[in-house]
Amino acid sequence: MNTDLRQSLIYASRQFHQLGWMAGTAGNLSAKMPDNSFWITASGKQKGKLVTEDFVRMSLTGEILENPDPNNKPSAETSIHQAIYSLFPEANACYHVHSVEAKLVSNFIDHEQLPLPPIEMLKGLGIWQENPKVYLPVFENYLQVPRISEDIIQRFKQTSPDVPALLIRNHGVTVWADSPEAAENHIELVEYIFRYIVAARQAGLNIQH
Ligand SMILES: CSC[C@@H](O)[C@@H](O)C(=O)COP(=O)(O)O
Ligand SMILES: [Zn+2]
Repeated sequence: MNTDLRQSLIYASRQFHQLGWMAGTAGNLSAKMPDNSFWITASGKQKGKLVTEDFVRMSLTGEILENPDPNNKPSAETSIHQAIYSLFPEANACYHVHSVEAKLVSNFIDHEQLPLPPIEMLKGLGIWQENPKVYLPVFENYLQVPRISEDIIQRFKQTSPDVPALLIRNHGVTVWADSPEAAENHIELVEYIFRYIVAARQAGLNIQH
């Protein structure tokens, strides 16, 4: 069971690396198990070449429960995954990638949120409305990652996000879902939407709500 989850993360990471969304060591992926512990990528690993030993198993409160390589440290952004799992108990996977488009669109914001175009792809993120007005929350990027996590907790406790995703400004996107496969799907959908936003701007199309 545990190995299976790590295999899903290795597979997704290789795909994202090939697409340029996890260049070098960028990004981190995690998957939660029924006992509420989660496997997360160890910090600083090349995301195109992960192996089973490149993961650390953590508790939801941040303790290391299992570490196949004593040199491994959990991802520097583990506290963001913890925040997501504690806010959304139905989340079983949390994926974070760094595409060029995610960084670009994180600057096209209005009151700390990115308006998403009302395109069909939103259905894959759970939005089934005609001409929906959907926003993606954008958080400031701090060197101290727990500061970002704290902002996420505070904001989402007050306002639930429209879709299971968030942006960190000039940094990347994070999504969550009830399975690793669904999280992979969410990453592909949000990245498509980001490419669409960038292309629409280049074409001079106004897609603001
Ligand atoms: C290319 S370094 C990017 C890191 O600072 C960070 O943002 C990241 O996504 C990967 O950090 P990691 O500690 O390997 O999980
Ligand atoms: Zn990152």
